[in-house]
Amino acid sequence: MSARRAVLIVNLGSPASTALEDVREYLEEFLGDPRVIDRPRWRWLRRTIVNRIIIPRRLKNSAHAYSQIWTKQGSPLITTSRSVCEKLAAALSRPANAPPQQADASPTRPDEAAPEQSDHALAKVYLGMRYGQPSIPEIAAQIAATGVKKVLIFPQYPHYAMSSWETVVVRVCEEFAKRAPDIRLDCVKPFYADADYIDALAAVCRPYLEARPNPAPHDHLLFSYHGIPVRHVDIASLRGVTANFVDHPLAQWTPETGGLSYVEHIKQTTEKLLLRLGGLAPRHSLAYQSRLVGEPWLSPYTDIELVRLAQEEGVRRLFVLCPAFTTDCLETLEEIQCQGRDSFLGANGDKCDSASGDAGGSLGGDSFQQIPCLNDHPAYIDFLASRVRHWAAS
Ligand SMILES: C=CC1=C(C)c2cc3[nH]c(cc4nc(cc5[nH]c(cc1n2)c(C)c5CCC(=O)O)C(CCC(=O)O)=C4C)c(C)c3C=C
Ligand SMILES: [Fe+2]
Repeated sequence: MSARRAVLIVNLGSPASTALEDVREYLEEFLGDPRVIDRPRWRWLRRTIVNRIIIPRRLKNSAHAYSQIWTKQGSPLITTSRSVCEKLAAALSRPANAPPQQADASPTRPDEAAPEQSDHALAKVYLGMRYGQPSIPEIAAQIAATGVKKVLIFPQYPHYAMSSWETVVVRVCEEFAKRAPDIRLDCVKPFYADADYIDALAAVCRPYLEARPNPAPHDHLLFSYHGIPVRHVDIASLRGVTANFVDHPLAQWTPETGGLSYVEHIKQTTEKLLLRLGGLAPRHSLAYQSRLVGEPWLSPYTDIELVRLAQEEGVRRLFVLCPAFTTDCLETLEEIQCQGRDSFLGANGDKCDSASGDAGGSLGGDSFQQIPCLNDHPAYIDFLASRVRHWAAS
């Protein structure tokens, strides 16, 4: 049964190492994607600007930022994604509703996600990255070689954006069209409002919010989403997406009714999660992180908001949640947990190595907690597995 189906988990990807040349190669592929940097319209001019101006200006800082979060196993985004795939594969080899076995808790293997998967699993699980390794062409070739008949593309982005969800799905569709046009491609829709996804987010948040010794009016929850250029909010298309969308009773989105607006998707995730958390959620607000210079991006900007919350709103204890990222990565571990924490606490300098979230900065807040992303939390694995089961049964 398993030989007929495969699930392709796709995320953004990371450089091969923190060496300048590897970071440059990664940024050239990433920022050379016309769905990420789409101006100017002429490819040669865009390439020149990206490779000769944008990348040289940010290369050292990017490499330094990666070196702050790099582990012995490599990029957190990649190692956590591998762990997600292993745990999903284990879940798919058990009958639905069976409890996880001890083996699920085993440490992540740094290499392959798929080779030791059970032949009796509902589907084999593969990991591909839009930029860097494991590349989509390489994984598509591996999948095609197994002779599967159906592939489920599962982009690890809850919200639609041309620069995230769309570029992943189009790239996978292009590659299969070239290598294995007979394979049926199905695709999971942006799952921003899916009740199981919201439940998983709530399950991750709850212990942090419940652990507050004495909830106070100056507690605050900041939703920090990855920004996009304002111009991109209205650029949305399914052109090049040849996969069929998988229907699921818990997901609201259809191309016709759900729209393709990043901002609308974000609004819904935020509202639904707050509803799910009920009285547990403190005062809250929303901001956008990780902007590039050159044009207006969605605002307010997280870096400015972190200082404003402490200095103007009197927030003392801050929780930051980043629901646009399913996996902790550079943007959550370095930008939020290191730089963001220092900004909020009013500390100066490179204090990223401090283990504690507390500081006594007079202008800043008192306590800062980044709530982790879904990562390989059991509730997220359950969500992924339930979507795969639903697809396999259809
Ligand atoms: C969550 C979805 C993402 C959207 C939408 C997105 C848009 C977007 N990003 C850039 C530029 C950069 N992003 C970088 C890192 C990065 N971005 C996302 C996700 C989204 N990006 C992730 C998960 C990561 C981390 C990757 C990792 O290895 O951990 C970077 C690289 C780092 C740096 O130099 O700051 C850049 C550059 C643009 C221009 C854009 C939309 C137009
Ligand atoms: Fe990004």
